[in-house]
Amino acid sequence: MLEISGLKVFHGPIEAVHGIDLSVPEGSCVALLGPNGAGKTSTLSAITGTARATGTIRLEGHDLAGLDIEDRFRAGISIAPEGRRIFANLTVFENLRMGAATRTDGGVERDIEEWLSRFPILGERRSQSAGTLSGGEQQMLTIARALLSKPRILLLDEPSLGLAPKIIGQVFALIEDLRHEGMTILLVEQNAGAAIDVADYVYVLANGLVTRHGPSEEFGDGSGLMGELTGVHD
Ligand SMILES: Nc1ncnc2c1ncn2[C@@H]1O[C@H](COP(=O)(O)OP(=O)(O)OP(=O)(O)O)[C@@H](O)[C@H]1O
Repeated sequence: MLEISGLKVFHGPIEAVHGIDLSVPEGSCVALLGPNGAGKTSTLSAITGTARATGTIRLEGHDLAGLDIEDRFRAGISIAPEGRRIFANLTVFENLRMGAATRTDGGVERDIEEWLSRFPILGERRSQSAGTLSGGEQQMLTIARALLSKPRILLLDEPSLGLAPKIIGQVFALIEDLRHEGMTILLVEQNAGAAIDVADYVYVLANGLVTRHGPSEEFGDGSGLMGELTGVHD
């Protein structure tokens, strides 16, 4: 589904990612792990078109070079960004509608209702401003909004960040469900154990380079990665 090769990502004069290869097969969940500052968010920004990058990114075989953020969104790339950037002053329903803004098919209302019944708490609060939701509810809303564009691939940036353990469990249960429903997912996470559990394949990024990659079974519960993920090696 997504094929990345020789990707370098730049923030002004700073090269944050130094030439990585990564692939996300259709219907799989790929986890991108690494310590703070490793270049995970930069990689997602290069895919969505919000950071300057060189190298090749292909979606379903089509090179994304020259496509802006909107073109890429229309092509099927959707992101649930870090920090749950909901529209706090819009209602839950309006937030979901924003996710479907580029759709022209007649199924938008039905899909929104489906999400509202999948998460009854969002259904109950459909007419309330999204800023009144808890962190976990906002995360569910962020993911549902990203999915309402009917993407080919869903990018998730740190979906468990700042959430209570019980809520983190619910977020990962949703990711697991989406994977079983056939969604293609690229998951950036600090919570290595949970990410490895849900992923088919894992990449570890450190200082802008892939230091390790392989099927998730090779990573066990993630405890072997402690040094690589904290940047401290014994
Ligand atoms: N907008 C920016 N301007 C300048 N430098 C940036 C910018 N965004 C990221 N960087 C730098 O690029 C490097 C990679 O950052 P990035 O946010 O991609 O890492 P990350 O792995 O996602 O870490 P985190 O978990 O902290 O978000 C870091 O050195 C960071 O300081």
